[in-house]
Amino acid sequence: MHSYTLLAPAKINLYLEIVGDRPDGFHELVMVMQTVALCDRITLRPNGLQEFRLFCHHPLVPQDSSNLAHRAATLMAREFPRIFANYGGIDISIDKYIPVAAGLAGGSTNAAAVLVGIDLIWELGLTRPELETLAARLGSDTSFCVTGGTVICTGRGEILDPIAPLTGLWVILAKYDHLSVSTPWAYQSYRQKFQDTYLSSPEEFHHRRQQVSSGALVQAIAQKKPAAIGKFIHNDLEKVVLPEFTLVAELRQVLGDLGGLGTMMSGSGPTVFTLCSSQEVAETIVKEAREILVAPDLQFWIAPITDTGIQVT
Ligand SMILES: C[C@](O)(CO)[C@H](O)COP(=O)(O)OP(=O)(O)OC[C@H]1O[C@@H](n2ccc(N)nc2=O)[C@H](O)[C@@H]1O
Ligand SMILES: Nc1ncnc2c1ncn2[C@@H]1O[C@H](COP(=O)(O)OP(=O)(O)OP(=O)(O)O)[C@@H](O)[C@H]1O
Repeated sequence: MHSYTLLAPAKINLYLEIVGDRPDGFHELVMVMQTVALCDRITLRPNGLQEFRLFCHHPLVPQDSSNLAHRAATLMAREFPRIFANYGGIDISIDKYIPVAAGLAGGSTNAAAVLVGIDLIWELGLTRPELETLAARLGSDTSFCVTGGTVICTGRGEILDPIAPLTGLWVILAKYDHLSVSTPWAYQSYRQKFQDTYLSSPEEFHHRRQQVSSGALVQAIAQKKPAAIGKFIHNDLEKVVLPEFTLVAELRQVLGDLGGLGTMMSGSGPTVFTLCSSQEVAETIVKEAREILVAPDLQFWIAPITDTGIQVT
């Protein structure tokens, strides 16, 4: 049996609109998700035991069965009990490069990589849609992470409509090390504040989804117009996160004022991203931002936008 090393990339939300409440307690969303080439490295080694073991040295990442990557492995064992009994367990090692609890789907992409990797090790031959369906049982962002690229994500986030890939752009990611935002808190706060604006029927959800699919951002992506893409990015969760986390609001303002194509918070934050036309532009903006915002724990990453999802190396 082979060992595999996989690269699991982060995501940003180019568009996130909260459309309404769902019977399952989650929110109905219309999003445009985008893969970014900032990757965690996941190594999977068959261990000959009847258990999964997880190794990760990051202080904020759990090493037990609550880790999303471990949960992904357990899900596979439950789905394929006989194959698990034959092939045995796996040691999962995670080298973390994606900031944790940052709105970049770090845990979700690790889980997606484990699904893809176990499919290979156990020679299951699962299709992409089968892997996406399994992934949806682990979280709302996980199905997207299996595939990656540029995708309209609706429902809870798990219904995927890939669109023309967005390539040639770069992104700055900026995050204060000491700040993290709880995703449930962000959605609950949004519900408390904006529930009266929610659409309520599946027909209304469908109509809104169609509008976004043919709307300004998706057209700008299809026509490869970077300035328009930057203009039409949007995130409803900013309305609750930015007033509460003033450092994030300030960071967003400073980065936005320094140029780039557009600046926005990713997901439930607190990472702020700026789309840039080139690596050089991104480097200049980061240099200037560092001069304005003198904070030892403010970190920047520069990475290309990519259409490559999980990679097996
Ligand atoms: C903010 C985003 O990252 C944007 O891509 C996602 O919507 C969140 O995705 P995720 O972290 O995979 O979220 P999950 O682990 O499925 O859910 C975490 C919590 O977020 C809230 N949640 C999430 C997704 C959704 N469509 N509606 C919600 O209300 C729920 O309170 C849920 O308990
Ligand atoms: N493999 C993992 N990598 C990172 N965090 C994990 C992992 N497994 C569990 N966690 C826990 O999940 C929480 C959220 O971390 P994660 O990095 O996935 O957040 P996020 O980027 O905000 O996710 P999303 O954008 O999907 O909402 C953290 O508090 C962390 O302890």
